[in-house]
Amino acid sequence: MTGITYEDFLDLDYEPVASDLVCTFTVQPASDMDMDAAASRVASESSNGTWAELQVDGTITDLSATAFGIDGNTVQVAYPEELFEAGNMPQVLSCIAGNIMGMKAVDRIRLEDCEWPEGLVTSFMGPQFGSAVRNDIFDAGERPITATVPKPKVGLSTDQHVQVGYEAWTGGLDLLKDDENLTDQSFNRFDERLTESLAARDDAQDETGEKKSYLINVTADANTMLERVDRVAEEGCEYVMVDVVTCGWAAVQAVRERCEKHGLAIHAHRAMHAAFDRVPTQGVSMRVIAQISRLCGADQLHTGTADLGKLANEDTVGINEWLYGDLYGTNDVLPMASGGLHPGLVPELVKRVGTNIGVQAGGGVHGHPDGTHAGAKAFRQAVDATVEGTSLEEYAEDHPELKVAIDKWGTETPR
Ligand SMILES: O=C(O)[C@H](O)COP(=O)(O)O
Ligand SMILES: [Mg+2]
Repeated sequence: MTGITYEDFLDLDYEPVASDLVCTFTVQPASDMDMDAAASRVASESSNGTWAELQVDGTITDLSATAFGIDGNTVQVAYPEELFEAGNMPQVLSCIAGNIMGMKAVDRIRLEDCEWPEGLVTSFMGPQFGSAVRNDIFDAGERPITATVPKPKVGLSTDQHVQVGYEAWTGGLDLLKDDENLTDQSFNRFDERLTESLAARDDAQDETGEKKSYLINVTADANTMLERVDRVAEEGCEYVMVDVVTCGWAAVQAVRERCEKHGLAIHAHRAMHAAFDRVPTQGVSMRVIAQISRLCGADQLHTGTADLGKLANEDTVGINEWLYGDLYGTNDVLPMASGGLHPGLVPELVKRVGTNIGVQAGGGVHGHPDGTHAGAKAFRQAVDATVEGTSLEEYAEDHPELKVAIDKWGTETPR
């Protein structure tokens, strides 16, 4: 018999090997515990230990994690790759963000960052297109792609919703996007919205000579989502939209697999992420949620507005850089800036995060004093002016829709 205690999960001299998944946590130990004791319990509970000393008969595969780097409240833990099932994100998260999030040995714990090993990364499908959608689908050149979200977010009838889309597309925007809580409700059925929106999309394409598309929200139980993905493909759309946090990573993986068959891109809305990442000392950071999204195959992901918009944001710039970065040949992800944007914020947004993004506005389009069509024109004008390096004030001199928008909102950050 060999006894295994939590102390066996701490080795401050350990040097991770290339196949380890290395996680960085911020840990506040319980008041009666020192950091070494708390860190070793984190490594134990998240791999193959528990609170009691285990009596193990015979040899077992060593799947133990090792807490190896402790610096103030920062703790690094290395996990052997054999601990993980290839291509199974729920299983990975049940280790590295599972029981440890609620264990009494820590007052607070937050998973801040992961260094993903090649074997685990390539066991996931990853994005099918990534930021290439900007030119593969839209021919957008150097400019960000643009999207709008009809408001009110729910309650518009199908006809009203489609009309808003048509006005936005013909006003110059690339994408109509459903809001996160619009799926298939009695006032606006999924099937009708899909077919009628795509008919309006075709009209808008003919009128403008520009490619247009639609981010229709397929979020539901996994089986229903797959049926909806099939319907979207049959109707000739390029994308589906998924609320990736609320529907769960297993469902996202199933959608990603089905989208491979159809050549559909995935737009990931992150509604509910803040339940995990808003409290800075607890949970799972948005950076890690973005990493998970990339592994599971999101092509576009909301990553915030670098603090310019209405929602609290965690390090949009750093997260976007990670999404573009090299990851064993995996496609990158197009960051989508959304949440309280309006034309006056576009130049500063692009200054902070660059042009390889999507920009979305709901209120900042439909709240334009002259309505959605004018609001869409103003938003596109702001993007075009910014990319050509002209100030909004100068561009507004011969673009009246933009002038009205900046007279109304200036550069204010909405609340
Ligand atoms: O889903 C979104 O991204 C938001 O609904 C955007 O809406 P807003 O621009 O009105 O904040
Ligand atoms: Mg929304």
